[in-house]
Amino acid sequence: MSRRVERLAIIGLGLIGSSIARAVKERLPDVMVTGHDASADVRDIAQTLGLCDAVIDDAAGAVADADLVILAVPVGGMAAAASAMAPGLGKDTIISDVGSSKASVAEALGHALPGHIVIPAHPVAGTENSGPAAGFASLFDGRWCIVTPDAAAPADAVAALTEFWEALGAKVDVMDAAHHDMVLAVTSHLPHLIAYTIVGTASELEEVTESEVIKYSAGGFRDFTRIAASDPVMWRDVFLANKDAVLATLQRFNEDLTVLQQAIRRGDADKLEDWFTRTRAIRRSIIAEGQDDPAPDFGRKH
Ligand SMILES: NC(=O)C1=CN([C@@H]2O[C@H](COP(=O)(O)OP(=O)(O)OC[C@H]3O[C@@H](n4cnc5c(N)ncnc54)[C@H](O)[C@@H]3O)[C@@H](O)[C@H]2O)C=CC1
Ligand SMILES: O=C(O)C(=O)Cc1ccc(O)cc1
Repeated sequence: MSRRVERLAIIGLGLIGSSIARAVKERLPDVMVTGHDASADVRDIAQTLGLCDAVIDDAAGAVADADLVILAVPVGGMAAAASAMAPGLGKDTIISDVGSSKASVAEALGHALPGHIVIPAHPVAGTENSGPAAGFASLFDGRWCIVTPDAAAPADAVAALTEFWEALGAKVDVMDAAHHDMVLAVTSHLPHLIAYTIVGTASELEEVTESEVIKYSAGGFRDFTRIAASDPVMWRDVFLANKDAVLATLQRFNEDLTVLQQAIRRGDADKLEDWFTRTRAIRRSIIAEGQDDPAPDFGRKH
């Protein structure tokens, strides 16, 4: 008999947890949702917003009777969150997460929850905002959710998790955790690191005052400031958790930056033009495939 998710528990009711709760309410209204957050303030806000059918003070109580539990806490907090809820878990419950890095989270959950069904996942959708008020039901619409089951994961549980994310509007891809971490280091983690760097650098440059940074940031720099406003705790954890892949990607990035630096110093116009022509083609092929919103406006209209 195939599995169906009838009772969902969400641990961590910030941007992603609250977006899942909102999307379930809209698209899977028959699913009973319980929620828990370590912060009493967040639990109060979740209660006031009516995000879940029940907001429970203790993690173990929140997961009792759940078919699916989703951990939506910073990746460095996954092990603690898993241990806290462990006494309430049934043996048949599917435990998943939404963490931005996967291999270290899978290992931490495996240790904290021996003998349980753990299927890590990552909805590649979000904004620079955090907290329960920042979430919205359409966040996962048309976005990828990457599921990273290990060999022991029961096929019917992977199918149930896939169906769940598809019901929330996501497209699901399955890959192994190490591959996920390499891909996301390039497409998400390094871009965030670059944004954090450039915004810090710009504000420290003596010739450019902070007011000028704000005044003249209508162009590309403005996009960097949006990314650099992302949650400090969440991103601290991502870089520590995906250390190896991020460092490997950063090495390549530094080498390429040196190539461009050299081309500028030597006045190598062809090198610069060739490079920029290639990157423009990449952007245009992404748009042509319909994989991106040409003018992302996350967080401003919600
Ligand atoms: N922000 C984004 O755009 C995206 C984030 N993610 C991942 O989703 C996860 C959650 O991120 P956000 O929702 O953005 O963060 P958030 O900061 O909005 O929410 C996290 C919540 O977890 C709670 N929490 C922390 N430790 C806990 C524990 N041990 N037990 C229970 N609750 C705990 C916090 O009180 C907070 O309310 C992270 O692992 C992040 O890497 C994934 C995709 C996108
Ligand atoms: O706001 C943005 O541009 C993002 O890139 C959001 C985001 C942040 C972390 C993820 O793991 C996935 C998506």
